[in-house]
Amino acid sequence: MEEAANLESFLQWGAAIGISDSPISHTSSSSCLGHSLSVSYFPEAGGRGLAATRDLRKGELVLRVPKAALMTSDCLIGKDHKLSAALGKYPSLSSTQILSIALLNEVNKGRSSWWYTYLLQLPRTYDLLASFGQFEIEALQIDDAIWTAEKAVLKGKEEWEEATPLMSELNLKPRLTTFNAWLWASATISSRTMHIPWDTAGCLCPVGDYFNYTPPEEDPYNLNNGKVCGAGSFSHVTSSLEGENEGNSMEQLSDANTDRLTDAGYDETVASYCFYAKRNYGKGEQVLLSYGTYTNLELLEHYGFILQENPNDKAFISLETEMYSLCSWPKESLYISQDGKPSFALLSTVRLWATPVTKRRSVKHIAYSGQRISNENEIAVMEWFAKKCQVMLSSFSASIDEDALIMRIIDKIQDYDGDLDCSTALCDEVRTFVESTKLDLCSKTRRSIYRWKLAVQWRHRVNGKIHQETNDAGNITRKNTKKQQKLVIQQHQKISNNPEQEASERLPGEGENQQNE
Ligand SMILES: C[S@@+](CC[C@H](N)C(=O)[O-])C[C@H]1O[C@@H](n2cnc3c(N)ncnc32)[C@H](O)[C@@H]1O
Repeated sequence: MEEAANLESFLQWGAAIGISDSPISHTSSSSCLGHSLSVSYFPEAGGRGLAATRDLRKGELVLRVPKAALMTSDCLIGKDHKLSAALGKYPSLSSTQILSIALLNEVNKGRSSWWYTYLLQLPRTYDLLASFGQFEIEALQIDDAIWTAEKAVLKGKEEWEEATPLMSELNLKPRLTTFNAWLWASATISSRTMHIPWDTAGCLCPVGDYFNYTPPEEDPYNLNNGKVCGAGSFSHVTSSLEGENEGNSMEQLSDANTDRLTDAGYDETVASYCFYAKRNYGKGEQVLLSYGTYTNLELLEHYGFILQENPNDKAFISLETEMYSLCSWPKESLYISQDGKPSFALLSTVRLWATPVTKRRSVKHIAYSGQRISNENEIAVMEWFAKKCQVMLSSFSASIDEDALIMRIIDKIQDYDGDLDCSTALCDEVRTFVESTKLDLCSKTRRSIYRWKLAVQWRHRVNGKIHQETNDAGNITRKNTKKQQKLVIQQHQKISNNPEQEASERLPGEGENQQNE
């Protein structure tokens, strides 16, 4: 009830300050939404989000938020003399630290803050990696991910310690100066700010920050047609719309513009943040925004969620030292992708490595053009993949089936009503968790269970990709005759080696496809 009343006041507040989902001036003063969008709940796709209230056409302007409604460091500092004076003594704080402090300072004002109605709409908790406890971090199981999470926690701590003297000087309420409060503020900024050209910390954009995420449809680095596609506007992406739409009136902007490069951005000409429909939407459908291209680990780090189907997800593969010397690509380009196929860079590096040393120079151009070098070479490559993936799979403490079981048990714990029947299948991990929390499902424990589930879901998906490549590669190496192997290689190549798709990973100037049978 209270939540609904808060939302109603918020949408009214939005209308009063000029936020509108209508291209022509809004007549209703009771809500800034209703013409194109409404707030709705999507349990399987981000929770609270924005639904289309009518059929929307691709390119249509669906929301604009005037500059005065954007919460930026500038505007918060400009209206607060004490904050502005105190900040001058701490020149080494970063732009995101400053916005975090300014946000906590605003929360400290309570009802007297101009932003009070908006602040009430912000989530109470987040699940970004920086807020993961030790148990949840270890549940990620893969070294790189554990390292990323530990680094995020450490960074949070360091930034909080640096900010603490200023927060004390501002006399913030003690509960707003804790590490937890800091994590809340920095998670708000990481997961909700939008890119603006004048502050690298970005801005908080009321109502605009209700759009949930969908991955960009096209590879943002595929510059074939001269466009950068799918670059989102949330702060982790640094695309700028400066200068775009110059000279356009709001009416012109509202015309369906199917050639738009991004689905949101700050438009100087109308001094507003503008959001456009990235595709056609039917009435009732959730309208989504592409914040950028992210792997699941990056989504977890910066936004606190993962996608079950993420076309940009990757399982990174580490190589033996000798192989790195043959590889001209950065480590980030060596991975198994969402569909279980090796990346262009990984496959061509392994092909080159599997070539006798004396012949490498002469076949380098073939490997770098994305073609197989020979059937024998391809079999050696697949053997390497099968072995490598087996080693990786055996290094995980839980198998794919065990992960699936753990996720089912976690679901049961989440629905726990005092009668949990899982004695037969409790593996060590579940037992450790149940014993350490005594199944006292207070909100803190529920949060921890939720984060644990995120970690298991994450590693389960990585596990799945490696498993698939093990099967694909194993399939080839298990075939007995050369003829059978050749057939399976050809099938494998049809799907795994699409040079056009991965053209961006090629070395500049490398030759066109050639084959050496
Ligand atoms: C900019 S906010 C979007 C609105 C948010 N759902 C809310 O209630 O305020 C970004 C956050 O929404 C959630 N989110 C966005 N897209 C999601 C998706 N596709 N799946 C799951 N959670 C998502 C994540 O918690 C993320 O940090």
